[in-house]
Amino acid sequence: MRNIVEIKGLSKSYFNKKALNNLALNIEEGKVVGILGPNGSGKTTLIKILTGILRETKGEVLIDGHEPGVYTKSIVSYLPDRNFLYNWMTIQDALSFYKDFYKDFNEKRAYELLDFMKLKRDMKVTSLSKGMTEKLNLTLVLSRNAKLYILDEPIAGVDPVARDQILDAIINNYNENSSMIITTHLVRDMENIFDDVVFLREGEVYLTGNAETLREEKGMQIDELYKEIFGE
Ligand SMILES: Nc1ncnc2c1ncn2[C@@H]1O[C@H](COP(=O)(O)OP(=O)(O)OP(=O)(O)O)[C@@H](O)[C@H]1O
Repeated sequence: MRNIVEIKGLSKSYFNKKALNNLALNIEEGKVVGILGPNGSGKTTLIKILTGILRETKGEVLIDGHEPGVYTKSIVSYLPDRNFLYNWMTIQDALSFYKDFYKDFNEKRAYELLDFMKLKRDMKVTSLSKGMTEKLNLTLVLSRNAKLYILDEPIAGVDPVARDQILDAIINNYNENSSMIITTHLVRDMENIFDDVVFLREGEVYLTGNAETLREEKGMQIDELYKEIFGE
């Protein structure tokens, strides 16, 4: 199978702190991949390099055969780990903003997702709770017809009901022609949607593989394996 992401010898340092250390990773097209690791393991740094926000210190990163840049930004739909909307916006404004900005925005899908998330178009962005904001951000990100979706901690800080809704929205809107990278440390809630998992420890890939194969080989859930590796 073709790789949508190819990473070789990737290192990133912040001054003298090494956040990623000679990391190698391939991500196959059509897969949902969980990047798992505790705080400080390098997840966000890796995502920021993939999305072109940060430059690597060393190594090679290819997305659909291209280095992060104008082309890759046009095929990657990215959910950052914090809110990215302006305070003056209503939900409708946010949708229009996204539609103007991205050629691949599917307005029909966006309205269907809003209904599913029980969000109303005339709501002000500032009036939304944390969970509602996360649902809106995810609606926008999933409404693009992207080749690669990158979701950084999509369910952090939201209640269990919102969490389930967000997971359902991810599963229902995922199509086999695209790929998805999701970072999380809430492994138990998310493990069932992953095809493959990558355990990141101190900026290195500690273990990676097909989630089902790992469950069989290790005789435990990915969540239990996570606790064993990271001692949480
Ligand atoms: N701007 C920065 N300046 C200095 N050090 C940084 C910076 N950003 C991250 N780091 C360090 O790099 C390491 C990896 O951080 P990163 O944010 O990538 O981890 P993470 O796995 O996303 O963590 P979390 O789950 O807490 O978001 C950490 O040790 C962190 O302290």
